[in-house]
Amino acid sequence: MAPWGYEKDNGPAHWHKDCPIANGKNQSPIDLINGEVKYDSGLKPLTAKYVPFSDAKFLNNGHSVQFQPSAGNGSELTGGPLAVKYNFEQFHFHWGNNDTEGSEHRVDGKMYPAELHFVHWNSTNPSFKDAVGSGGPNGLAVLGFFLKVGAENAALKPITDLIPKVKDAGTSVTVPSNFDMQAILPATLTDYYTYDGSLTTPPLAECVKWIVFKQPLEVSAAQMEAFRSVINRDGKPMGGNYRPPCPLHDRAVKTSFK
Ligand SMILES: CCN[C@H]1CN(CCOCC)S(=O)(=O)c2sc(S(N)(=O)=O)cc21
Ligand SMILES: [Zn+2]
Repeated sequence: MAPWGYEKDNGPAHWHKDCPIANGKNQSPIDLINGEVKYDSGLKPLTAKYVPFSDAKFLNNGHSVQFQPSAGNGSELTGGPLAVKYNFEQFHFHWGNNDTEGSEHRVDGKMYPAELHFVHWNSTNPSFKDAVGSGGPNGLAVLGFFLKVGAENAALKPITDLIPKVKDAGTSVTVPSNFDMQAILPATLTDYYTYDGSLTTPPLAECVKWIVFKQPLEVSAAQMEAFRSVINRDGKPMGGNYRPPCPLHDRAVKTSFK
């Protein structure tokens, strides 16, 4: 099979050939249907403590654009549905070629123009790779934020301003050390959906505690256009790098809000 992607000849409908778990019962993303979720008063806010990175890269890996520190620096996530501390690994984006599509999760069938994923791994594992392979839904915790078009996002501007430098697949730049990742997050991480799922790209491992925030973040039209200028390994616009929703099967989606 050609390396996986999002085109007709290598997109999500083909992924099961290399990753049979694609047809598993705990796959992501899903459509978050408000009439079918269940409020859980035990779901408290999350706490993300992100400390500045001295040596982080922003890169185009052919499937997304991704902020990736070279090594852990003590940035961590706790609280909410999480029983232990998770270490920050990377963040990346999924987006569409127009404002009517682009997010991976949907809310009552609605797609947002983009979705931002903050990936964290369970610190009881010796490494990130072990966490991915640890089996069960507690290996990774991924925070999902919908992006909608509105005011310019000042916290994301240092990142979206770097996009022209990573237009081509396989390119990367160093992120200025004064980049404040914490500023991207809302002040309180309260209203979210959470469910047990998977990576939304190969290897599609069912190792993810998904935490998707109800309140979208805003980015400007210019910031959305920056994403749409990114090119994939085939030299085509990367927009459309989202997997369609997967069956829920017998999973429950819980909410921290009524
Ligand atoms: C393009 C490959 N994307 C993967 C890469 N990683 C997994 C593979 O790791 C190998 C040890 S990952 O855990 O960083 C990760 S998280 C998500 S998502 N969209 O579900 O938040 C996809 C991916
Ligand atoms: Zn993702």
